[in-house]
Amino acid sequence: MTSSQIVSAAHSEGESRGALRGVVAIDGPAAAGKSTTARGLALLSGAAYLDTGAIYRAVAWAVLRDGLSPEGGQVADLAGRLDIDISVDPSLGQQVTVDGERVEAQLRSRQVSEAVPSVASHPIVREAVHQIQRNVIARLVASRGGIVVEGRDIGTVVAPEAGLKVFLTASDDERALRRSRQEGVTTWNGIMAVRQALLRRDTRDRNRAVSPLAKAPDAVEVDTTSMTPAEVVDRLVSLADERGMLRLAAHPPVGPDGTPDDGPQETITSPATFRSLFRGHAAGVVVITADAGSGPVGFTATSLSSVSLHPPLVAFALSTSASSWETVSAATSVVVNFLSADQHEIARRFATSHVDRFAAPTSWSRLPSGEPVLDGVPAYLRAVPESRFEAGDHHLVVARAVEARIRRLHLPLIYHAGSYTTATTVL
Ligand SMILES: Nc1ncnc2c1ncn2[C@@H]1O[C@H](COP(=O)(O)OP(=O)(O)O)[C@@H](O)[C@H]1O
Ligand SMILES: Nc1ccn([C@H]2C[C@H](O)[C@@H](COP(=O)(O)OP(=O)(O)O)O2)c(=O)n1
Repeated sequence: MTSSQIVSAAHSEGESRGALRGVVAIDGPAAAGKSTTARGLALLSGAAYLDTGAIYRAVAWAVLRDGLSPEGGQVADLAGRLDIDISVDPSLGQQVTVDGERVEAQLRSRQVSEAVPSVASHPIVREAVHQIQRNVIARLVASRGGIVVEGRDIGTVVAPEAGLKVFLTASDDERALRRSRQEGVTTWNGIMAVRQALLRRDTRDRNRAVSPLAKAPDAVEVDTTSMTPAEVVDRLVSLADERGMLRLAAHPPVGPDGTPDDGPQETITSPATFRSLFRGHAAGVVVITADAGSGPVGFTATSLSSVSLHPPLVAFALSTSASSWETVSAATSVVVNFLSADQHEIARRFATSHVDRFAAPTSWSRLPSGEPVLDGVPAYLRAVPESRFEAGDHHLVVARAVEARIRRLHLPLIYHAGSYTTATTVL
């Protein structure tokens, strides 16, 4: 297993940095809310997110695939040979591959859950997985600024230098109920069986010889029994902020003239402050396409806004230096392609200069009225530009909506804190 494989899926290094600086380690027993909280915090702060339990689960899945005994010595040999890949982008949902096979849907099966504590207690397996985790953490802190890592031994063994360590707990009953709800178990006997399995796994995790589940002495314990997921994330945001780990875009530590952020209201004098302000403002992402007779053009925009309902008007802005401007300034109509959360590659492509944005893998077609439209977008709007203004270093276009098509419900692609993300029900 190599760390480069782990980070390869769905996350390219060198991507812009989020608001979190450093490592947040979240440990705790099963169903305390570690994944939910870690993912929520990472989404909110533009950080990467590593679910270390999924790596142990992936090893356990391979052990079962090969018909090995989870307790047997062959497990250590197998772990060294496995090719495991896990996504670290919180906006994408989990993607895990083992030897090229996508397995995330199988990682929470009863069999894997039963096998994983034994697999995770092999010292050689842990050593291999620890090394991978440390490499991933170092690389993501370098490229993205921050990472939220959750597991059982992150604050104690994997990242003892983490800037914030949290030990999440919840009562046994609450955890049993949460896991039951998650697994769709509704009967009393079923819930009792889930509770028993969960406590059995906790006991094994706490009592194993090598890096057992334990609270680091300097970890903050957060009992989530009566907290909503949003409250837990809020609490972690406060803890990270208290430790100076958050560069909250909307609240730069000092203004352009050195005034503290809780000082008097400031006049914006620096582009950095202006940019910083808008890094903290979440915006939906669209691709605007047009053709004025010389071929299709398109660009990614976060500036789309609905301006008027009667008549239906939208507005968007385009840089004066944009290659698409010539076409957009001459086009009699444009198409606003709304993007869903999984279409961040399209957003990136239509924001990249000097490439043929319409060449493969872009898939597109033309509306009966002739405008280019991207295939697979969940919704689009055809609009006729009515006014074009010069506005500083941008052109502002106001266009009348003439035709809309909603193909499917979707989670929107959102740009926030320099990263693509999406709306989540967690928060
Ligand atoms: N604070 C909370 N209140 C209610 N349910 C929660 C809370 N946090 C998480 N959950 C739910 O409990 C289940 C287990 O949470 P999860 O984050 O997977 O826990 P862990 O990663 O610690 O095993 C999930 O279905 C999740 O939606
Ligand atoms: N850092 C870690 C993470 C998980 N493990 C082990 C212990 C757990 O029983 C399994 C599965 O972890 P996972 O976080 O997926 O489990 P839960 O979601 O809490 O049920 O892996 C570990 O030993 N060390």
